[in-house]
Amino acid sequence: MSPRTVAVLGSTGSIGTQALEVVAAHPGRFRVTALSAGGNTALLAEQAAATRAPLVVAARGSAEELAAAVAAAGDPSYRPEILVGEDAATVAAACGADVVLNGITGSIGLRPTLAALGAGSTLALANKESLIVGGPLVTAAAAPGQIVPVDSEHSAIAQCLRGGRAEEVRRLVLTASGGPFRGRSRAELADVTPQQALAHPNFAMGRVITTNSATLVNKGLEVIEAQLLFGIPDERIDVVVHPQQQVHSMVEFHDGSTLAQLGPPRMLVPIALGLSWPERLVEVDVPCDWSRAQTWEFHPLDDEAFPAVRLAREAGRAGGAAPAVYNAANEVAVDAFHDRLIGFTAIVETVERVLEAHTGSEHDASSVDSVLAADRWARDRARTLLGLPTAQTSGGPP
Ligand SMILES: NC(=O)C1=CN([C@@H]2O[C@H](COP(=O)(O)OP(=O)(O)OC[C@H]3O[C@@H](n4cnc5c(N)ncnc54)[C@H](OP(=O)(O)O)[C@@H]3O)[C@@H](O)[C@H]2O)C=CC1
Ligand SMILES: CC(=O)[C@@H](O)[C@H](O)COP(=O)(O)O
Ligand SMILES: [Mn+2]
Repeated sequence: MSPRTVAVLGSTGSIGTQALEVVAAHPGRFRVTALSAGGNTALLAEQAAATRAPLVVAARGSAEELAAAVAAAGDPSYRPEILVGEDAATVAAACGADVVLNGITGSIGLRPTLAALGAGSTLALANKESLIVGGPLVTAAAAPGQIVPVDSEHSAIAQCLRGGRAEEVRRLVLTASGGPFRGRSRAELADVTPQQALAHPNFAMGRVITTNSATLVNKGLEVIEAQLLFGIPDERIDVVVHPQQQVHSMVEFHDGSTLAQLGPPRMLVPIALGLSWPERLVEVDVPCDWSRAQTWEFHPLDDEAFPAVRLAREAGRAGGAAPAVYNAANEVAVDAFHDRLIGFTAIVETVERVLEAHTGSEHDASSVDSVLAADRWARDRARTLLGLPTAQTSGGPP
């Protein structure tokens, strides 16, 4: 069997580095044809030298600096094509690889997602934001089965549905860790610090998604993601808090049966399935350990302390550009929280206020340009609400 060619976008991040671990652990199965990073030139150069990817791109820095780092890390016979700039990830996504893994964070991943689909590649999708922002534009661009979810909950659902029929499904049940502040009241969330918010109980992930897990915005985004991936309306998608995160999600069928997908809380299996779907690779991770006693808990979500899922459902029902507005306002508020400009509960309050202001605005979701205009509008609106400079007041792009 010839190796699958793979482009890894966000190669220097949590998802990207684990994807390269999977590739390295399965020699002969994959050939890396493109690597794309943000600004971590040193790690990108090391990855390039190790994989000998023919195309190596970064969003920030300079092509000369990246070329020098690659030359220093690799042997003289390795001379990849190098590209630096904000559109470089989109170029890498369009390289025609068999599989494009999108592990970029944020709505900046939308154009790369569309480029991968346009090139006919299988899209292993970790960058949930691009699906939420692009919505029906992304699903319409995808052939059946062209998107393979990498997000653990959606991978779990895809695994439960493999070979099944969508019309048999009654409900989807997404599990949530509840984050580091599970069990706290709204008042008890007022003074939590960025450092505390980054202490996820089970997963080591990038800053944005870890903060989103703490606010439950991640679960809100995942409810919309599930609607788009599986065509199930949000009234038929439940969220249950499961602190151990051994059950990654479940599908309930019309006959009353429920299938769940289990495994330790790690991303190697969903990433490996993203790269090799529909085949399973061998010994990607260890299974659950049934030799020791353990207790798994399931709790209802506390919507009062954590209103982010309710708000996401409202944005999903409003449709159009509302999910893009939800996501963009959140991205701005998360940065402001980490810059210690706002408190923790102000993150979701900001999202709510920007969504209220969006009601009736002219932004729709009829094209990529219009959802990206809504994204920019929401960022400006959030910055104005938070008293921060906007693209207009600072004279530059957002
Ligand atoms: N981590 C996880 O376990 C999970 C992650 N996800 C999703 O996967 C995505 C990635 O998450 P995660 O790996 O944790 O995030 P990280 O912050 O760890 O990594 C983000 C990656 O994006 C790159 N990047 C940043 N800015 C740009 C840009 N302008 N253009 C191109 N690339 C850029 C970064 O490059 P650099 O570092 O070089 O600046 C880095 O490689 C997110 O959408 C997240 O929600 C979903 C489920 C689980
Ligand atoms: C691993 C993964 O898929 C993350 O999205 C994870 O689910 C975060 O967990 P919570 O958002 O439930 O804390
Ligand atoms: Mn997830």
